[in-house]
Amino acid sequence: MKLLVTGGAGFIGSVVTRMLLDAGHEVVVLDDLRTGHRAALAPDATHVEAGIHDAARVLTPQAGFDGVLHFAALIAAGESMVAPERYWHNNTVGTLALIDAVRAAGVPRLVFSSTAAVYGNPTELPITETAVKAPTNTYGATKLAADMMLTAEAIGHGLAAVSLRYFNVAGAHLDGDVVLGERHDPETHLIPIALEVAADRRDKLQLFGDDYPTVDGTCVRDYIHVSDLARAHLLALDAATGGQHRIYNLGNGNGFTNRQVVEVVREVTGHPVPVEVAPRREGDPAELVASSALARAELGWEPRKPTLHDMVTDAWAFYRAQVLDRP
Ligand SMILES: NC(=O)c1ccc[n+]([C@@H]2O[C@H](COP(=O)([O-])OP(=O)(O)OC[C@H]3O[C@@H](n4cnc5c(N)ncnc54)[C@H](O)[C@@H]3O)[C@@H](O)[C@H]2O)c1
Ligand SMILES: O=c1ccn([C@@H]2O[C@H](COP(=O)(O)OP(=O)(O)O[C@H]3O[C@H](CO)[C@@H](O)[C@H](O)[C@H]3O)[C@@H](O)[C@H]2O)c(=O)[nH]1
Repeated sequence: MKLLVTGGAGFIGSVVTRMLLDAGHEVVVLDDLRTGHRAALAPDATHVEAGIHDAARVLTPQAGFDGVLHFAALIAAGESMVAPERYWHNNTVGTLALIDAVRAAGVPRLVFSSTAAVYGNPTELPITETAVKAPTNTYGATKLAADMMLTAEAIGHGLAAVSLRYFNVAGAHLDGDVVLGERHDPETHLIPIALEVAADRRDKLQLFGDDYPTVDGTCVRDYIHVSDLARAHLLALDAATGGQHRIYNLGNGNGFTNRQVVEVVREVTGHPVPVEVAPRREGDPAELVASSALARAELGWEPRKPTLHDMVTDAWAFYRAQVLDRP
């Protein structure tokens, strides 16, 4: 297939691009590099350095695209509470522009990066796709709006749409010479920050809140390895069906508190990770744990690296290769 990957210079999009190319697809990456990295671009993909709001420039009827995988977004839940307008413009308005371009060009299928953040504080655990959607942060709201647009597009115009609701993506993709991991500037995610502390590049980790209703008072998240997540996108492309919007949660069904995550980082790295308790971060749900039963049953998806230990080991290998082993 000829595929457009938005956000293909980012953490997850760059891994999926590699897998699509390996599977024999032709890939064009649309990424304006606002948070992505030129070095993460796959050499065998064509890169168009532009924003999703201008997707119609690339997605012309003549270009003959068979599908779009839409990763491009702003992704930091905490930031979305202090600069919400950036999230609405990029994640919701940007996705609408992309869907308009998809429709005008007659592209039949689209796979979208949705998120566990659409659920907010869950009323059931583990969370299934039909659980109540009540996002506690603007980021989750912008993604829920995009999901709703896709449902409407499938009904109204026959799009074959799939939303994959990822829980917390971690690890790094290690495949021969290819090492692709998480690199944000400034970094906001728990595991990469804990690794920076373990590597002595930061003096301590701030734990945002220890008074949540969880076993140790810190938030609980369900982590999924980026390589496992990436494989689900190829399965989703195959499963996409005209006129339907399919939605799948992707996680491992295991919750870890933030303190437990820090402990695994200590074990894997063999370095201390000093922590300091700080106030809660606005918008954080207390606990997010996935049921991925539907993805397993309908997509045939199976994680190969389900343990947090493996994810942190791979993330540490990436961090060392990127930062510590560089002159
Ligand atoms: N990382 C996670 O834990 C996680 C969990 C759930 C969902 N997601 C979703 O997965 C997707 C990818 O996340 P990631 O972790 O790879 O993030 P990332 O920041 O590494 O990658 C996002 C990419 O999109 C590009 N981009 C952003 N806005 C753009 C625009 N308007 N036009 C063109 N390119 C643009 C950036 O330059 C970057 O390369 C996002 O949609 C995110 O919401 C991520
Ligand atoms: O320095 C830090 C950074 C984070 N946290 C906490 O660690 C947990 C995880 O936070 P983070 O790593 O920022 O991830 P989330 O906010 O859970 O969001 C991630 O996971 C979501 C899916 O669950 C995705 O949609 C988002 O894009 C992705 O950023 C939260 O309780 C944070 O408050 C800290 O205590 N200290």
